[in-house]
Amino acid sequence: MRTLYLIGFMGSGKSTVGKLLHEVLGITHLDTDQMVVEKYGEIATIFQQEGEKQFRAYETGMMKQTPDENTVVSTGGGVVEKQENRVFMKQHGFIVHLDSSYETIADRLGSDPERPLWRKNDSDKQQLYQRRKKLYSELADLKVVTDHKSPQSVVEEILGHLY
Ligand SMILES: Nc1ncnc2c1ncn2[C@@H]1O[C@H](COP(=O)(O)OP(=O)(O)O)[C@@H](O)[C@H]1O
Ligand SMILES: O=C(O)C1=C[C@@H](OP(=O)(O)O)[C@@H](O)[C@H](O)C1
Ligand SMILES: [Mg+2]
Repeated sequence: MRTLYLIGFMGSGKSTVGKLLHEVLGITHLDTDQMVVEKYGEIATIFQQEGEKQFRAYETGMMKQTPDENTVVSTGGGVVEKQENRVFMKQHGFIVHLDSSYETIADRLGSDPERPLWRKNDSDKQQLYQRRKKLYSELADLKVVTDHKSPQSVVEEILGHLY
């Protein structure tokens, strides 16, 4: 099976759904954020001490280590910012966009201190959301709306499209 890349804004459920797909399908689960943390340390600290640009370089390095078969990859919400990452995912796997409304995301994340870009003011976050939504839509092979759905039902919907 081709690798599944889960893309979408922060809080859309990429990490949660990736883990569940691993449990259901028995395929390897990789989370590029976790890979970065294991190799380079906490994301908030990287943003603070080395800057977002360096985080993006680490993220791309991890992305390029993902195999193109039998794996589900939970990406970080900003992975679509670099064309290099978009091209890599398109060439190496099947891309699923977990689409959540801004309101759903705000409900899920609240005032999460772990995500540096979620600490910005509301107007900046809404702008980021609108700009990226276009990138996710253009790139995805499949879009699944996650509002008012449990992670389990999102998984079932993805599987329904694959099999
Ligand atoms: N479908 C869902 N319904 C309700 N809460 C969800 C859903 N998917 C994820 N969550 C919750 O939202 C938060 C962010 O989920 P996460 O998987 O970390 O998102 P991402 O990796 O896309 O940033 C977590 O607290 C998670 O439990
Ligand atoms: O949207 C972003 O730019 C980011 C999203 C985060 O991942 P999640 O989408 O899993 O929250 C993480 O990669 C980092 O905080 C930057
Ligand atoms: Mg995540």
